[in-house]
Amino acid sequence: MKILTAAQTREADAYTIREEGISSTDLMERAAKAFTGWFENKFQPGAEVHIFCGPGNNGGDGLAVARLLHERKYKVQPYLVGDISKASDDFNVNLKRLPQALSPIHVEQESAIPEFNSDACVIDALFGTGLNRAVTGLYGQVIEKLNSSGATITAIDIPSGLYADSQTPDEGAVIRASYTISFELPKLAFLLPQHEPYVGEWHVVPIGLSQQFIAEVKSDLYCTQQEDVQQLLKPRRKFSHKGTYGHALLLCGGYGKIGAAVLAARACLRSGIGLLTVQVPQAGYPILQTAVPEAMTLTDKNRKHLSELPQEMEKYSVIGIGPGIGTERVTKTTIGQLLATASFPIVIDADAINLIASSEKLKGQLYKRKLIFTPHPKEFERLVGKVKNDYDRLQHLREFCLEYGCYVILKGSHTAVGTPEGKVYFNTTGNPGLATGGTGDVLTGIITALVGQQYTLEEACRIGVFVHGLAADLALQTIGEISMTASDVIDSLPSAFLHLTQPLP
Ligand SMILES: NC(=O)C1=CN([C@@H]2O[C@H](COP(=O)(O)OP(=O)(O)OC[C@H]3O[C@@H](n4cnc5c(N)ncnc54)[C@H](OP(=O)(O)O)[C@@H]3O)[C@@H](O)[C@H]2O)[C@@H](O)CC1
Ligand SMILES: Nc1ncnc2c1ncn2[C@@H]1O[C@H](COP(=O)(O)OP(=O)(O)O)[C@@H](O)[C@H]1O
Ligand SMILES: [K+]
Repeated sequence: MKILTAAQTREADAYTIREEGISSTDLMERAAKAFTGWFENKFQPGAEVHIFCGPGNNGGDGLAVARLLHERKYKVQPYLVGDISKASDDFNVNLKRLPQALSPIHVEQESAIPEFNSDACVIDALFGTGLNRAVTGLYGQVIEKLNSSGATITAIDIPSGLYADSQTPDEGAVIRASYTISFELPKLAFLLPQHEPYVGEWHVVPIGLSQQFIAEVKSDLYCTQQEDVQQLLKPRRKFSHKGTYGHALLLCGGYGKIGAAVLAARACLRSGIGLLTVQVPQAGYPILQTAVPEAMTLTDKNRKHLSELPQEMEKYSVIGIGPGIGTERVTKTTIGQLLATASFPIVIDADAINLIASSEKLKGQLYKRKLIFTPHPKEFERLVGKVKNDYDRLQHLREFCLEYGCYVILKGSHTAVGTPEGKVYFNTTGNPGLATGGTGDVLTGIITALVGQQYTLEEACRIGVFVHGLAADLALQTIGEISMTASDVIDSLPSAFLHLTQPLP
């Protein structure tokens, strides 16, 4: 699914109207019906619904929604906020269509807004994608009042005041919605952690925008969805054997963190790798052999740390390095040797990222290699320097991938996969149960397994983060967010792969 800018969304609206020969009022009606459909599933008829409409088409949506919810027996009160003498045509059409029983309140000062019952619903239809400056003055005061009202706010298309695809100015007021119902496609703003207080839980509802326009319009931003991953996953062939599915090497674990190697190894095996060798410091040998009998185990000459590469490096198809390895000088030297010799893809996580980030020499060895980095936001800042906000972080993500020709999996709630071509794929699975130690090690194991099976690096990144999040979503059903551990995510990997390869009817 592509992510469009606000300007592209307006073009998509206009294109659809032209190509389908419908009026913009018809498209607004579709949008209002789609919103109402979602609303009816969420809130019972009879509920008190206060709808705040601005002067543009977002306000027009609000008026159409007011009419539809009134027909469905909600207790609706529309509000017209500010100067509506220059309101859009479709706003005026829908104002005229309001049934007589719905008498709108004109809000010329914020004191015109009454106190709401504690179970009241507010629908925010002040501004949508036509927002063109920070919201201040009366509109700002209205937003602040609604935010502090205690009512449950549902935003139409986007929380008013929030810029859809660039940094919202600090001085602008922004609606804090519990739910945001967006038309046809999500907006970039929804995927960025800094907007969590505003966007709440978001959903996309289709309104029949031209699929041809969406397919042809240029955008480097995408959301990876289940259908995408199902199309990418390859079935195992009847006459295949373990050699068909790659031989992965994991260089993970250190004294006190052998568990990281165990987690990565188990996840790798549950993600379809043909053969797996894990090299751990000597202290890890009995642990690995007991905890992961399917993996072949090599030991480092060092008791506690990664200090050497194994013999016969050429037999591996992929390496995963980093979880639990620590930041000893000797480990840094070993990473330098790895970058100098390995010709196959490398998945670089955790302390391997930290060591590379701390050394210009190692950074200089990154060019023209097949590399996937899997940093969390702190590790990413060590690589690229301090970032100013989430948009700046995305910009750095693209620049880093372009400069080094590598892939970066920037982990978070909507993990972002950056590619050397400048594309960014946002993930749509996962939940806060993943916010616990070791789940990143699991991801390293999964990605390593997928690269080993000859998925392209881009495919491996997209499938890997999706499956990792899906496994956590499936674990959620029986374990919940609070008790979830990294091992639970591994235990749910089989269900996640089954879910994707044999979808339930
Ligand atoms: N196009 C279609 O067919 C469809 C569109 N749809 C819906 O329309 C929405 C987009 O509508 P839109 O383009 O009319 O813009 P919208 O967000 O309502 O705001 C524009 C108005 O706000 C004003 N204004 C802006 N910023 C301001 C500020 N900071 N402070 C104060 N005023 C400010 C601006 O005034 P001006 O800049 O002229 O002073 C103008 O009057 C979209 O999100 C979706 O909900 C759906 O129905 C599907 C079909
Ligand atoms: N709130 C959240 N929602 C969804 N996924 C999350 C959330 N918090 C963390 N994650 C995921 O959990 C993993 C954590 O990785 P990381 O921070 O490297 O953990 P560790 O180093 O302990 O293994 C990442 O894949 C990240 O995307
Ligand atoms: K809105």
